[in-house]
Amino acid sequence: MSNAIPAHKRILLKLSGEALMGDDQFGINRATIERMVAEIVEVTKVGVQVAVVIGGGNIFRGVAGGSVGMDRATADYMGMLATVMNALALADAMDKQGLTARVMSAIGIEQVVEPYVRPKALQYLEEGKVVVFAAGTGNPFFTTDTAAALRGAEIGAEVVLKATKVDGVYTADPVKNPSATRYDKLAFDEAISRNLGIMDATAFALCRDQKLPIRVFSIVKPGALKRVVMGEDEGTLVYA
Ligand SMILES: Nc1ncnc2c1ncn2[C@@H]1O[C@H](COP(=O)(O)OP(=O)(O)O)[C@@H](O)[C@H]1O
Ligand SMILES: O=c1ccn([C@@H]2O[C@H](COP(=O)(O)OP(=O)(O)O)[C@@H](O)[C@H]2O)c(=O)[nH]1
Repeated sequence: MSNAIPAHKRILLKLSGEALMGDDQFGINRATIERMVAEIVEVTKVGVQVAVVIGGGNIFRGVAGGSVGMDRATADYMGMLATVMNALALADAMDKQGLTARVMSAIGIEQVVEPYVRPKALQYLEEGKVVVFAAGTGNPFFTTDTAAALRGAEIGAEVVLKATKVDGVYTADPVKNPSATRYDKLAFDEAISRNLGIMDATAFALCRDQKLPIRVFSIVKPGALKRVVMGEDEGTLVYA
């Protein structure tokens, strides 16, 4: 373990499903997932306990199914199953890089992964294992961002780290509006009232009420996760 002291002891890292695609159009890009895991390894080396919530948008999104006429709740269950696939791929990549990973699912699927049991998750974290939370909140009409807020609060994480394709929260979606500018930090109330689309309002509201800060940072930028964990200036802090 290095001598540097991290800014956080326990983190909840939210990885979007799309982040796993890399430059592919769909699915899981091997090189991308390996690079992400290598960054997680660096963070565990300084003694930080890491829990991950993984998205599913690279495989299936409930809203997309809903928009083509599928029952929305059914489509959302498909989306949750997509996150289980990503969680398995992520845990496999973690094992290959020497981490011990445990996948816990919010929906019962015992032959595949163990169910989410809070005390068990806490035990794994204390033991230095990386816990990957799959199947979101286990409920349709929610997102994995909300699952990140929920699990982050449950496990007593000091911060939710949202790793995404953009390097922070902008005044408007920077993909659609190139003149948008990035915030260094902003309050939850402002993020909600300005309808800044980086996370859904349910996730923001839960973190606000629990006084659980969120840091939004780039998944594409090498070393950004380590910098965030070491308390260096990176991305945007959303605070209560
Ligand atoms: N105000 C904003 N600031 C930053 N990003 C924003 C904002 N509004 C919308 N976005 C979009 O939110 C996305 C980040 O969310 P993420 O969960 O990683 O993606 P998705 O929900 O598409 O999987 C970015 O790709 C960005 O285009
Ligand atoms: O608690 C949850 C979390 C996820 N989902 C479904 O799973 C899909 C994938 O999750 P998300 O879109 O949050 O993934 P990401 O954007 O991070 O890739 C969502 O579209 C929903 O259909 C859900 O129904 N309930």
